[in-house]
Amino acid sequence: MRKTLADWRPAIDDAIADLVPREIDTDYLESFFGDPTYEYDPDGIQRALSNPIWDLLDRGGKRWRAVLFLVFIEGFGEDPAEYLPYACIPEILHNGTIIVDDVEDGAAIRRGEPALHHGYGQDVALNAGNAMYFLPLKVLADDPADLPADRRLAAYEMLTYELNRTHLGQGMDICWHNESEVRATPEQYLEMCACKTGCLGRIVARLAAIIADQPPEVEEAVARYAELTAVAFQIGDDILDVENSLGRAGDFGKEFGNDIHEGKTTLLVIHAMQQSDSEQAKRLQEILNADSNTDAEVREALEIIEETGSLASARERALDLAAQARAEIEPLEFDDETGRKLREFTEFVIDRDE
Ligand SMILES: CC(C)=CCC/C(C)=C/CC/C(C)=C/COP(=O)(O)OP(=O)(O)O
Repeated sequence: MRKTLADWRPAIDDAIADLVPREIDTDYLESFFGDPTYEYDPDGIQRALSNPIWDLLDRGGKRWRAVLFLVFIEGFGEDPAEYLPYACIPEILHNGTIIVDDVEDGAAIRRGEPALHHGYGQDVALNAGNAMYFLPLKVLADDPADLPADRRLAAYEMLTYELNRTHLGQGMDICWHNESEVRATPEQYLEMCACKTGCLGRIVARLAAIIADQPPEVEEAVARYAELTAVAFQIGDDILDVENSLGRAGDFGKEFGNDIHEGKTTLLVIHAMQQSDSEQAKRLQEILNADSNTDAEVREALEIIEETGSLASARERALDLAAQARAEIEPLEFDDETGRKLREFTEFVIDRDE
């Protein structure tokens, strides 16, 4: 019997544990320094690097990027068990981006606990996040599945392109955040998300397609599926942030009114700005621009978002993107079970409560 999505979780966690050192011991240090002439304190480096990384990883996370990779691998006729280390690539990259993102956004809480920079300081958090961009490259360098050289090169080229595009999207998000007025259109928001969130989805799909030696048109179709689904996921994330703050969703692991406190330009905010009267728009902008807000002010902003129908409109947009994602994979020759899992996944990204 083929594994369900949840069945993969322990194997993925084991593969992550194999890749990311929990203990920085003398052997690990010597693998970088050769025969050190200087006495290093492994405990100090442990505190500065492994501890923050494992603090975040041990808090959980859904690991859907690794699971989706395995679904593709299986759908392409390969044995997922053989490619578990490669499933860690998008997952570890994702964990690195959320550490950095939390510093950039000044986030308070991540996965229900203080964001890493609060516990470890910005310097340590940033170094840990950056290390997580490079750790996964070790999988391609070690190449436990012994991939042909052209596929390894294609994987490096793909990662280089998609990670640069991720940072372009993040740059757009940061710029909008620093502006005193919400000026982005819904279409620009979707483009920004296609980069900042969609590219990690594309990495998941393209890596599986490259490993399984799929033709370029299949690689692009699954990449489009994953990008559209990831953008729908991002909109779902923005909706959950509001729903959670309105007390209607489960524990999302973030602070009350997180996106409002951070002054984020989300699809909901863009829609609310366009649909509200000038008084409401002015007030929403003031709250978004403020350095700090009381709970009552955050609630006021949430009410404007709600009254302007922005939650329903964003949900409709996410559903439409999910339908587009399904259309991308329809012509591909996946077996019934893979097709079903991929369709179900586009529903999960919108109808989730964490
Ligand atoms: C370059 C850079 C810093 C880019 C940052 C891009 C970024 C943080 C996008 C947000 C993606 C997102 C919705 C994360 C939550 O994922 P999730 O709900 O799957 O998280 P989980 O692993 O906790 O489940």
